[in-house]
Amino acid sequence: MSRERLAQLITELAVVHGRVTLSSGKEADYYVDLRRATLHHEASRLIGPLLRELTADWDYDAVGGLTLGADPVATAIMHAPGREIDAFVVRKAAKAHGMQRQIEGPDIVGRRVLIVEDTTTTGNSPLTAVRAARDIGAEVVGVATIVDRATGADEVIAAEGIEYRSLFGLADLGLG
Ligand SMILES: O=P(O)(O)OC[C@H]1O[C@H](OP(=O)(O)OP(=O)(O)O)[C@H](O)[C@@H]1O
Ligand SMILES: O=C(O)c1cc(=O)[nH]c(=O)[nH]1
Repeated sequence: MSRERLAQLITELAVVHGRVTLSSGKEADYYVDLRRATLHHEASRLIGPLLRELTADWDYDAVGGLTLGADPVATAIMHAPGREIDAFVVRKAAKAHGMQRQIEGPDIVGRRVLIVEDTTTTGNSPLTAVRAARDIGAEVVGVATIVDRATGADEVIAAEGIEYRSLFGLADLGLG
């Protein structure tokens, strides 16, 4: 039931029809503006438990991804009922001052982590986060996204030797 409700909320709040330019520079006929759902009071409360359920057989104790899309997804998982899970944020580039970190939050060195995303198209954003996490010595157990656009992210992530799961495909949102 909550999965159906989240699909309904995403369809109503976040699916935008019309010509758009994607992060990759390619053009598309629709955009899934997931921030309109991940920052929505009811949708956020569904996202955390559903992503915990989707990844229940993966052993991790920290979750994060490339800012900005991944941030509310990671905190939704952190705050959902269940075991203790920390969140972290992967900056697009390391900060030039202060601690000069690219990954913010509790230290993930030597820990098993889950990389998340809101929408996945090419898979470049989660891969950037995977590489940053590995570079500082975290073990990435998998990548999970809310909406997969069915444009090859699964293969790109598999080529990196990482498992990839999504909560929804295009058909779930009336886009297939
Ligand atoms: O699978 P990909 O081809 O990487 O595309 C999807 C990415 O595009 C969006 O972020 P965007 O790049 O617009 O940046 P933002 O998170 O800073 O808004 C979205 O949140 C994903 O991160
Ligand atoms: O590829 C993207 O940039 C992209 C597609 C989409 O549907 N939603 C989004 O936030 N980004």
